[in-house]
Amino acid sequence: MNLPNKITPVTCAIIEQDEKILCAQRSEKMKHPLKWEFPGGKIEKTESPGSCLQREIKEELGVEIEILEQLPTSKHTYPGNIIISLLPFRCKITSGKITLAEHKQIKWLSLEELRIWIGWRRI
Ligand SMILES: Nc1nc2c([nH]c(=O)n2[C@H]2C[C@H](O)[C@@H](COP(=O)(O)OP(=O)(O)OP(=O)(O)O)O2)c(=O)[nH]1
Repeated sequence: MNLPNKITPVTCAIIEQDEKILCAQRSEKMKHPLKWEFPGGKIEKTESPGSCLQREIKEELGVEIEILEQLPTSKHTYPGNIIISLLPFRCKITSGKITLAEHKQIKWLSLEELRIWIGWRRI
Protein backbone atom coordinates (compact mmCIF):
# COMPACT_ATOMS: atom_id res chain seq x y z
CA MET A 1 0.00 0.00 0.00
CA ASN A 2 1.38 3.42 -0.91
CA LEU A 3 0.91 5.96 1.89
CA PRO A 4 0.57 9.60 0.86
CA ASN A 5 3.82 11.53 1.34
CA LYS A 6 3.90 14.07 4.12
CA ILE A 7 4.48 17.60 2.87
CA THR A 8 6.64 19.84 5.06
CA PRO A 9 5.68 23.52 4.82
CA VAL A 10 8.68 25.89 4.85
CA THR A 11 8.62 29.70 4.83
CA CYS A 12 11.34 31.85 3.30
CA ALA A 13 11.99 35.60 3.24
CA ILE A 14 12.72 37.60 0.11
CA ILE A 15 14.24 40.51 2.04
CA GLU A 16 14.50 43.70 -0.03
CA GLN A 17 16.71 46.68 0.68
CA ASP A 18 18.03 49.38 -1.71
CA GLU A 19 16.73 47.39 -4.72
CA LYS A 20 18.70 44.29 -3.69
CA ILE A 21 17.60 40.93 -2.29
CA LEU A 22 19.28 39.04 0.53
CA CYS A 23 20.59 35.54 -0.27
CA ALA A 24 22.17 33.37 2.42
CA GLN A 25 24.59 30.46 2.19
CA ARG A 26 23.95 27.53 4.55
CA SER A 27 26.93 26.62 6.73
CA GLU A 28 28.90 23.38 6.58
CA LYS A 29 27.04 22.20 9.71
CA MET A 30 23.50 22.67 8.35
CA LYS A 31 21.57 20.17 6.25
CA HIS A 32 22.18 20.91 2.54
CA PRO A 33 25.62 22.39 3.43
CA LEU A 34 26.83 25.41 1.45
CA LYS A 35 23.63 25.68 -0.61
CA TRP A 36 22.29 29.20 -1.17
CA GLU A 37 18.74 29.98 -0.08
CA PHE A 38 16.35 32.62 1.11
CA PRO A 39 16.44 32.44 4.92
CA GLY A 40 13.50 30.87 6.75
CA GLY A 41 12.50 27.44 8.00
CA LYS A 42 9.85 24.87 8.81
CA ILE A 43 6.48 25.97 10.15
CA GLU A 44 5.77 24.59 13.62
CA LYS A 45 2.30 23.25 14.47
CA THR A 46 1.35 26.15 16.72
CA GLU A 47 2.29 29.05 14.44
CA SER A 48 1.08 30.85 11.32
CA PRO A 49 3.39 31.12 8.28
CA GLY A 50 4.00 34.82 9.05
CA SER A 51 4.90 34.28 12.70
CA CYS A 52 7.13 31.35 11.68
CA LEU A 53 9.04 33.60 9.29
CA GLN A 54 9.44 36.41 11.82
CA ARG A 55 10.73 33.87 14.39
CA GLU A 56 13.14 32.20 11.94
CA ILE A 57 14.56 35.52 10.70
CA LYS A 58 15.07 36.74 14.27
CA GLU A 59 16.83 33.43 15.14
CA GLU A 60 18.95 33.24 11.99
CA LEU A 61 19.75 36.89 11.21
CA GLY A 62 18.93 38.72 14.46
CA VAL A 63 16.58 41.27 12.85
CA GLU A 64 12.87 42.13 12.92
CA ILE A 65 11.00 42.07 9.61
CA GLU A 66 7.76 43.38 8.24
CA ILE A 67 5.98 41.10 5.79
CA LEU A 68 4.93 42.96 2.64
CA GLU A 69 3.37 40.30 0.43
CA GLN A 70 3.03 36.54 0.09
CA LEU A 71 4.33 35.14 -3.23
CA PRO A 72 3.19 31.92 -4.94
CA THR A 73 3.97 28.61 -3.20
CA SER A 74 6.06 25.96 -4.93
CA LYS A 75 6.71 22.28 -4.19
CA HIS A 76 10.05 20.51 -4.35
CA THR A 77 10.87 16.82 -3.85
CA TYR A 78 14.23 15.90 -2.35
CA PRO A 79 15.79 12.42 -2.51
CA GLY A 80 14.09 10.06 -0.06
CA ASN A 81 10.69 11.37 -1.17
CA ILE A 82 10.89 14.35 1.16
CA ILE A 83 8.46 16.93 -0.17
CA ILE A 84 8.61 20.56 0.89
CA SER A 85 6.11 23.25 0.12
CA LEU A 86 7.98 26.58 0.01
CA LEU A 87 6.01 29.70 1.01
CA PRO A 88 7.97 32.85 0.04
CA PHE A 89 7.18 36.30 1.42
CA ARG A 90 8.52 39.71 0.34
CA CYS A 91 9.82 41.42 3.48
CA LYS A 92 11.77 44.40 4.72
CA ILE A 93 13.93 44.75 7.81
CA THR A 94 12.36 47.08 10.36
CA SER A 95 14.98 46.93 13.14
CA GLY A 96 18.26 45.37 14.16
CA LYS A 97 21.63 44.73 12.57
CA ILE A 98 22.24 41.48 10.71
CA THR A 99 24.28 38.98 12.75
CA LEU A 100 24.60 35.48 11.30
CA ALA A 101 23.72 32.75 13.82
CA GLU A 102 23.60 29.80 11.39
CA HIS A 103 24.58 30.83 7.86
CA LYS A 104 28.11 31.02 6.49
CA GLN A 105 27.61 34.28 4.59
CA ILE A 106 25.04 36.49 2.92
CA LYS A 107 25.03 38.43 -0.34
CA TRP A 108 22.78 41.30 -1.42
CA LEU A 109 21.99 40.77 -5.11
CA SER A 110 20.05 42.90 -7.59
CA LEU A 111 17.33 41.11 -9.58
CA GLU A 112 19.66 41.18 -12.58
CA GLU A 113 22.50 39.56 -10.61
CA LEU A 114 20.08 36.98 -9.20
CA ARG A 115 18.87 36.16 -12.72
CA ILE A 116 22.43 35.60 -13.94
CA TRP A 117 23.42 33.70 -10.82
CA ILE A 118 20.65 31.16 -10.87
CA GLY A 119 20.36 31.12 -14.64
CA TRP A 120 16.63 31.68 -14.41
CA ARG A 121 15.19 34.10 -16.95
CA ARG A 122 11.59 34.37 -15.77
CA ILE A 123 11.93 36.58 -12.68
N1 LIG B 1 14.89 28.30 4.35
C1 LIG B 1 14.82 27.78 3.13
N2 LIG B 1 14.66 26.43 2.98
C2 LIG B 1 14.61 25.98 1.73
C3 LIG B 1 14.70 26.83 0.60
N3 LIG B 1 14.61 26.06 -0.51
C4 LIG B 1 14.47 24.80 -0.11
O1 LIG B 1 14.37 23.81 -0.83
N4 LIG B 1 14.48 24.72 1.28
C5 LIG B 1 14.38 23.50 2.05
C6 LIG B 1 15.68 23.09 2.69
C7 LIG B 1 15.22 22.30 3.90
O2 LIG B 1 14.93 20.97 3.48
C8 LIG B 1 13.92 22.98 4.29
C9 LIG B 1 14.09 24.01 5.37
O3 LIG B 1 14.69 23.43 6.43
P1 LIG B 1 15.56 24.24 7.49
O4 LIG B 1 16.57 23.28 8.00
O5 LIG B 1 16.04 25.53 6.93
O6 LIG B 1 14.43 24.55 8.53
P2 LIG B 1 14.53 24.70 10.10
O7 LIG B 1 15.41 25.90 10.37
O8 LIG B 1 13.11 24.76 10.59
O9 LIG B 1 15.31 23.39 10.48
P3 LIG B 1 15.30 22.26 11.56
O10 LIG B 1 14.25 22.57 12.55
O11 LIG B 1 15.07 21.00 10.78
O12 LIG B 1 16.71 22.33 12.07
O13 LIG B 1 13.45 23.62 3.10
C10 LIG B 1 14.87 28.22 0.78
O14 LIG B 1 14.97 29.05 -0.16
N5 LIG B 1 14.92 28.65 2.08
